[in-house]
Amino acid sequence: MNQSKERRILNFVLQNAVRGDPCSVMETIDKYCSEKEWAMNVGDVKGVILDKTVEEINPKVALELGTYCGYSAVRIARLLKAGARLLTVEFNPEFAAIAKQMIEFAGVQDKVKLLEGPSEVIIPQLKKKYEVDTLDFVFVDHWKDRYAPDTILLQECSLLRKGSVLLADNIIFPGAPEFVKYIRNNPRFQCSTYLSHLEYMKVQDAMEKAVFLG
Ligand SMILES: O=C(NCc1cccc(CNc2ccc3[nH]ncc3c2)c1)c1cc(-c2ccc(F)cc2)cc(O)c1O
Ligand SMILES: [Mg+2]
Repeated sequence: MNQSKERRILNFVLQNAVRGDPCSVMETIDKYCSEKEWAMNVGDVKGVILDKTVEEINPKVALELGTYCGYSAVRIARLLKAGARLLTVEFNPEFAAIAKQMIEFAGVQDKVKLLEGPSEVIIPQLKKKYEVDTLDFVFVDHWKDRYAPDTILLQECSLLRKGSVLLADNIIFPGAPEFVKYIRNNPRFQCSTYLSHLEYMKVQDAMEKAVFLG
């Protein structure tokens, strides 16, 4: 049975990156995906916007929707302070298995909890099952038609507090028009758009930062 692209990315990391070194894992994934096979990691260009947002917030509890191969989970977790944690949600079992190994190889497994299942099932479980009070930061990077409903669900589950920050990937390409319409017209969110480029391509993309006003 021939390997998946995600398995090839993981193998390239296992053979070429430095175990326990998150930066080495990120650089190795970026090298593979820019030189050999494109993949939908947030990447090194938009990754800097992600880094700056995480450093500015210094979250104690962060949520990621859409783990994929674990690139952004490693990217976020490497910046978390002692005692802080990232919960990352992945619906695709093959992706989750790859991401688990990627996160462990990078040495950030103590900061990351990978939750397998769809966001609409996991989000309502966060308070009771995963002992979350409120979320300081949410990186939104899963199915683009889930961005708006899951932002509503996070509010319905009282998981956002005054100052909680959402950062959404792919606002231009592939785009998340319902989310943009919802969030920019919502008085309970203060929005800003960060123009950038699609991972590993010269195509324009953007990230939307939305601060919940309570
Ligand atoms: O679509 C995208 N990503 C989402 C995605 C996509 C597929 C599978 C999953 C499975 N994971 C999953 C699903 C549902 C879920 N519910 N809760 C958790 C959860 C997790 C997730 C995407 C596409 C492009 C892109 C594609 C093509 C192109 F030409 C240019 C650009 C670039 C990106 O940066 C992207 O992020
Ligand atoms: Mg994305």
